[in-house]
Amino acid sequence: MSAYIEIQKTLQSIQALNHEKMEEAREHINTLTKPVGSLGKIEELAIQLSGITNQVYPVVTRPGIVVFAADHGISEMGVSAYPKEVTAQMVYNFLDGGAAINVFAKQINALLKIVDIGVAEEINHEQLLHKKVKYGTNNYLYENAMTEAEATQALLVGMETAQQLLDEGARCIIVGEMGIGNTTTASAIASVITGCSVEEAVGLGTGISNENRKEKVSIIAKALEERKPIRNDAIDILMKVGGLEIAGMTGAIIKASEKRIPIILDGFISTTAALLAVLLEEKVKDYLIAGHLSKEQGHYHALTFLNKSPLLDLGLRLGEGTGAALSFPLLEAATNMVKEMATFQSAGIANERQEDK
Ligand SMILES: Cc1cc2ncn([C@H]3O[C@H](COP(=O)(O)O)[C@@H](O)[C@H]3O)c2cc1C
Ligand SMILES: O=C(O)c1cccnc1
Repeated sequence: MSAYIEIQKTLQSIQALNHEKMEEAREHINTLTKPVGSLGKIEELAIQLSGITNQVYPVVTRPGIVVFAADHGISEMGVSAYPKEVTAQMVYNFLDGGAAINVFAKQINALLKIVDIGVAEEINHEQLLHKKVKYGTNNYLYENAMTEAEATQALLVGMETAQQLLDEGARCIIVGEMGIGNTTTASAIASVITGCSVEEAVGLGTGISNENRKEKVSIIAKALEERKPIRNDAIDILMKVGGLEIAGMTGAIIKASEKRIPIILDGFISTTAALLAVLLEEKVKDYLIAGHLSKEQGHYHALTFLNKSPLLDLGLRLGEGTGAALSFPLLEAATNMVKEMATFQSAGIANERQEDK
């Protein structure tokens, strides 16, 4: 089957949330020993998880984390505080267990996969999933980032990797990334899809100066003028100003949605992958959970566009899936609440409000 047809088939299989199960979950939660609605977003989360999984008592363990790594041709314009070689060096660090995501993944007992979907150099390591589509994107200031075939291939790699995690027992998917220069690419994508200005989309990434940030804004604005990505066409955006790790995350998101598995978004970069996934199929939106709010300012615009409110706001600006991993215990809390709390009846507590008497 061609990559394009396989993607279309997956998109067409994505279903709406199960509203009956959500109603059942809501009714059950209202019988638990607490004032109605008092666990706020945790209650909403539990109800969403019921709608996603078709289960009144949803299961979200084990979590599966996938970190897609790729390079960006645009990084040669000096848009990052770090050199592009850091992408490959960090991949070795992930494989050796020394990165922030390794620490947080271990803490939540997650399955963790590191995928080379487009690093600019050869990386040899037994634990690495070798799925390189291309040795980094082209510099989209001068030419398209990739071909249409490469964009669809990267989506397919993402879908396959998510499926692999599900086959190994993951019941929740966290999408993460590594790619020097990818806040530039994410800003371009966010600006095209949400309609926010490039100025609003661009932040300091790994920590560039304010002066370099201005340069980053003008490089993106120029690139968008040159490439003219089509606002509602995800493949066109990926091909013209996209990134391979972003396409990988988009693929993983659509596969998890098809399989009724909740997806926790991380920061700005993963949320732009979600913007693309939602362009491909609007129903994907219902399967998404915003793990946290990144300090990268475009993230706010991307989340607002998706109408998602983040679980955490910790001032993170790292990526890799770290913020999503940190928020995972809140999903577990929501599912444990439904499963383990006593009801008014079972605990013999009066379920009558004074006011209503
Ligand atoms: C050591 C190191 C580890 C990282 N882990 C994630 N990122 C994050 O920073 C990069 C994006 O920022 P920019 O667009 O400014 O290059 C991505 O690789 C992202 O995952 C890292 C960056 C560095 C330097
Ligand atoms: O929010 C993110 O995903 C992010 C922010 C800065 C650098 N890398 C990633």
